[in-house]
Amino acid sequence: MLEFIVNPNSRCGRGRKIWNQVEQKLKEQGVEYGLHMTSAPGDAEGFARQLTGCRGEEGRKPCIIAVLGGDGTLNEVIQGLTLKQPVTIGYIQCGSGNDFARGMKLESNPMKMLERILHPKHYRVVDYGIAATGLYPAAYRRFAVSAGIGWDAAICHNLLDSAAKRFLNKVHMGKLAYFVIGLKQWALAKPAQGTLVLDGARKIKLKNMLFLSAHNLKYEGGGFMFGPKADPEDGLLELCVMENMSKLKMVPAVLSAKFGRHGIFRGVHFYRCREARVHMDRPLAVHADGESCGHQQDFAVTCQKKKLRFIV
Ligand SMILES: Nc1ncnc2c1ncn2[C@@H]1O[C@H](COP(=O)(O)OP(=O)(O)OP(=O)(O)O)[C@@H](O)[C@H]1O
Repeated sequence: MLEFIVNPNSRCGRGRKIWNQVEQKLKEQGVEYGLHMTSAPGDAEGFARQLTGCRGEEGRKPCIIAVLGGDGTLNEVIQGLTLKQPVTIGYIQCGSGNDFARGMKLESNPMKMLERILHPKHYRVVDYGIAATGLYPAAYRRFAVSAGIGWDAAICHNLLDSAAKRFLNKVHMGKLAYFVIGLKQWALAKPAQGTLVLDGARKIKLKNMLFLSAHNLKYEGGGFMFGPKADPEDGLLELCVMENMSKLKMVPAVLSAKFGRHGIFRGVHFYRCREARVHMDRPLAVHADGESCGHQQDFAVTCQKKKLRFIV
């Protein structure tokens, strides 16, 4: 059975428009499907948990979960999967950032992507990350794209309740929201001190760190290639750290990440690892796939190898 999880409010209502077209096509083709329409944050996670639970909803075992929404909705679905049975995910992008679809090079036309979901030919089995925050007990959040601490996470927190994002999405200028809020959070950003431990073995001092992001896929922030070598099939995360540089210098460094060229700036460091632990001298914003994980002093990421099967 094909089960759809749909966020009608993605990109200020674009989700509903695309769903209407998808539904029409499904009816025309006589496809049997289930529909789970979200009405609030957290719903998509609950639906995914129900659909993949031990007994499933009334014992049903879905073959394919098709997600229609943005990166936030997809993240909720991944967070909700019990992974007790094999599950295949089809994803129709309709968010404002779309970093998952960009990183996976998915078809951007919703109707063409629907065709692929209805008649799958190619699959990719990919890794996902887990972000752990706090200490005893830690809270866990899966991520498909990236998780981070510092400036990039502060932008995500701000975007989640931003009237500017809602307005700009309505006038089809959603990308500008990332720029405007990025600039505001840049002005507010204060460097912090901390330590980073890679795979339990290599200890690195973080001096005047502005942000650290851990990537399963290359892009975040609506197309910034902060993890240019991230590969979702290698069982590793690529970490990008910006530290020990003036805030003024941070501007060209971030802008050049659009082309994955930020590595040329002194103060930009990359690491590849299975697991990383960060301890900061004060709480900083933390995100996983753009979803808020609060403000934290302790933040850890691990990579779970080849666990999610996607239709591509
Ligand atoms: N029906 C709903 N109404 C309001 N918010 C919802 C609803 N369903 C899901 N959400 C929440 O909306 C947030 C954003 O949704 P989504 O990611 O689909 O779209 P977006 O923000 O436009 O795209 P992107 O994440 O790519 O920027 C998610 O964090 C999700 O928890």
